[in-house]
Amino acid sequence: MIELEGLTKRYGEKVAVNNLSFTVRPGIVTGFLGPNGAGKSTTMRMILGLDHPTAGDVRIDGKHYQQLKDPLTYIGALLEAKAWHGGRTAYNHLLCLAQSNGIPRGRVREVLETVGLTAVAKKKTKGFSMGMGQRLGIAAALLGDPRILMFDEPVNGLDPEGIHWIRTLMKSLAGQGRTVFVSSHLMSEMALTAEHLVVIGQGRLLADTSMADFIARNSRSYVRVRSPQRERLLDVLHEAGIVAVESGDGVLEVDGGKAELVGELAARHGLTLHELSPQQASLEEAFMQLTAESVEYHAHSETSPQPPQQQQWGDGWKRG
Ligand SMILES: Nc1ncnc2c1ncn2[C@@H]1O[C@H](COP(=O)(O)OP(=O)(O)OP(=O)(O)O)[C@@H](O)[C@H]1O
Repeated sequence: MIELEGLTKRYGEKVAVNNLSFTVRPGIVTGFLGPNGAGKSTTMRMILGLDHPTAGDVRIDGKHYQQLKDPLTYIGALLEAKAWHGGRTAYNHLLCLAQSNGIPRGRVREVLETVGLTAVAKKKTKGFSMGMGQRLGIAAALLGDPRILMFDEPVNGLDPEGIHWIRTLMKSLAGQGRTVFVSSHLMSEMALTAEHLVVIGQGRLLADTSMADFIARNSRSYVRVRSPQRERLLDVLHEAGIVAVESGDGVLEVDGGKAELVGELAARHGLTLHELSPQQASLEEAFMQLTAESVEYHAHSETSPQPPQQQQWGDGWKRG
């Protein structure tokens, strides 16, 4: 378990992380989302004791990182690709880590096997591709068989097979009861991997909720309806107190999950339907919706008119 309490980091005037409090729980994959510059990496660095908080506290299974004996056996992390000595072989790189952390040397071969690098174990890492580098970083994170794993952008540089592999790996680590905390810019990937989400923006907590709840709360769900008797259907829906809006090409949109109701009303009035499809918003749409809401909040909370901040957010997100 990772617990953050009022965690804050300032760099001069810049507040990179602003009073963050949340708990990352075991047994599930928790996604960590936010646009570029939101403070994700800074937060992860503070969890690992690499940056000192300006205020607040972060604990790993109840202890500060510095209090952990052989920390790699408590928490394994992938922060940056290629953060190792390129002149060493993959095997020696992991062996050095194992020896300095009280980890049996037999684990080195095990993790090389797990990440699929056995064939290149004796090759110097400076010749590794980005994907191989990511796999080696993941091997290092797994080396101490820790209960907590933290990955910053783990699918960077991986090909589709590699992305599928890491998704399966993260889910199985969580399935073993471990705490898995992972940041990613790939929303579609996060939607397939994470059960729980922590979303931050400009250093502040925007959401700490289940994936399903996040999408439901931050997006519009509606039913798409097409009928050759559109005008008659509109009247029937209106009489039943159901609001439908026309969205072009003869499509009607009915807010909420009312597909059954619309279908039953149409049948009762002998109306033909060519389409009746509930629309489920994607994580990306939900994220954009949350962004828009936080922009509105800023606009109302300021005394003077503000320039549109949505652009800043959107741009930051796309740059990822
Ligand atoms: N050492 C530093 N000195 C000054 N400012 C910093 C430093 N490290 C980070 N920042 C600033 O703190 C903010 C948060 O940065 P951080 O890298 O944590 O964001 P992020 O969410 O990880 O972004 P990305 O998705 O681009 O990796 C940014 O505005 C960044 O410029």
